[in-house]
Parts: sequence; C-alpha cells; structure tokens
Amino acid sequence: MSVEDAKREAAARAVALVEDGMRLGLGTGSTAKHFVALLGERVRGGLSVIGVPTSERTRAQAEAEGIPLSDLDATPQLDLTVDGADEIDEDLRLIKGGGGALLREKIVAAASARMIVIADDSKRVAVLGRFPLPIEVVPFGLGATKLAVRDAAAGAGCRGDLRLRRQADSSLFVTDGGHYIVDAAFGAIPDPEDLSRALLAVPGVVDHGLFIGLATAAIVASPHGISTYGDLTKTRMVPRS
Ligand SMILES: O=C(CO)[C@H](O)[C@H](O)COP(=O)(O)O
Repeated sequence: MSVEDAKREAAARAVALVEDGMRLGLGTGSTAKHFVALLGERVRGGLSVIGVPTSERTRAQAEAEGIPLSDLDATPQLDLTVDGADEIDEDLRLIKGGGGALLREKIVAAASARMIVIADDSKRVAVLGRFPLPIEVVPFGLGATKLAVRDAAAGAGCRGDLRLRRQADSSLFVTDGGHYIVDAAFGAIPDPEDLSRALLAVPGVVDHGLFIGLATAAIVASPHGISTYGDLTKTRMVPRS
C-alpha cells in the first residue's frame, strides 16, 4: 500500500464514523483532503452534515464537493473534527501545522467534542519533536519575538534552529490569519506541556503546533492495515452556550 493509499484508508475509516446531522470540523492537509473528498461523496448520496473548515484551502475543496459549510460564529460547538497530524505520540499529543493551518485547526478542535486524527504510520513517534515545531507569530516585532522564543524554549529544555517559513518561490509564508510561521527544529521535546506554556507566554506568539489534550483518538493506516489509538467514541467537554 502506498502512503497515499494509507492516508485514504484512514480517511475512509473516519468518514464511516460520520452520522446524519453532525457538525464537523474539517481538517487541512493531504490526509484531511481525502476525508473531505470522501465526505463529499456521502453528502451527494444524501448525508446531511454541516462542516466548519480549518483553512481557506479546505473551504474551497469542501465548497467544490458540495458540503454545506458554516463557521464557529453560527455553529460554535462541533460534534467531531477529523484532521491530520505531523506527529502523534503515545498520549495522543500532536505536532500540527506543517500545512500552516495550526491556529484555525486548534480553535476548531477545541470547539469539538471529539477530535479524531487520521494519518499514515510514519506520523507515530515515541517522543515529539523530530518534525520541526511550527510556531505562529505576528509580523510586528519578529526579531524580538524570535529571541524571546529561543529563550523560552531553552527554559523548557529545547534548543534548535528557528527558521521563518518561506514558500517555494522564497516569499514569506503567510497564514490565513495574516501571521508568519517560525519552524523550530528542537529535536526531542522532553516536556511538551512545559514548552507549550513557555511559548504561549511570549508576546508575539499567537499559538504553536503542539496539540495537547485535544485529540480523542487516532486512526493510523500502515501497509499491514488500520490501527486505532484511544477511543473513537470518546468525547471531551467543550465550552457550552
Ligand atoms: O497540521 C496540518 C496542517 O496545518 C496537517 O494536518 C499536517 O501537516 C499533516 O498533513 P498531511 O496530512 O499532509 O501529512
């Protein structure tokens, strides 16, 4: 099975969990793209759902698939978000943001009673940090913010190159929210919770790609088949209106 087949398998397992009437968070990335395409097929077959996209890219795809869309103003509580990840550890802690959508992805996941991660098995790690941690920062004060990020991370036992993300044409990558991304090559992150707190305390940091306590389950596909981690039916408390 190719990696692409594995991603589609994981997405297909997640689509099978979608029920009529659900309010869905729609993730971003190449694995989530399979989920949105398969969801579109079910919608065209009569399934009634509402989707909240986590990026403009996913919004465009979901619109083209004919999936009815909403946002978190009109639909502030979601039943299920399905999204990919760059890394998943044994406690279902994640690194996300390789596609640059981490802020909306985290806001949508936090508004969801369930977040199911879909991935191929290359994303499973014992310790987070092989994938450079994306950190979303405001453009103003970038130089000072980078220094403060470096010091905050060092206090949490993390050191490494901080690289401003650029696109293939070498122009700066700008998120849907108008921010920049600093990719932090820390290597193994000894205490993700500590690093998360330290980064969020830096003025100029909008958010980072550590997702802690958000994923309720993961569906991971390998050439040998599908494995699930956590409880696919488990829900989290979300803020109530
Ligand atoms: O966090 C993300 C986008 O911001 C993606 O979910 C993550 O990068 C995984 O992407 P892919 O499914 O293409 O491997």
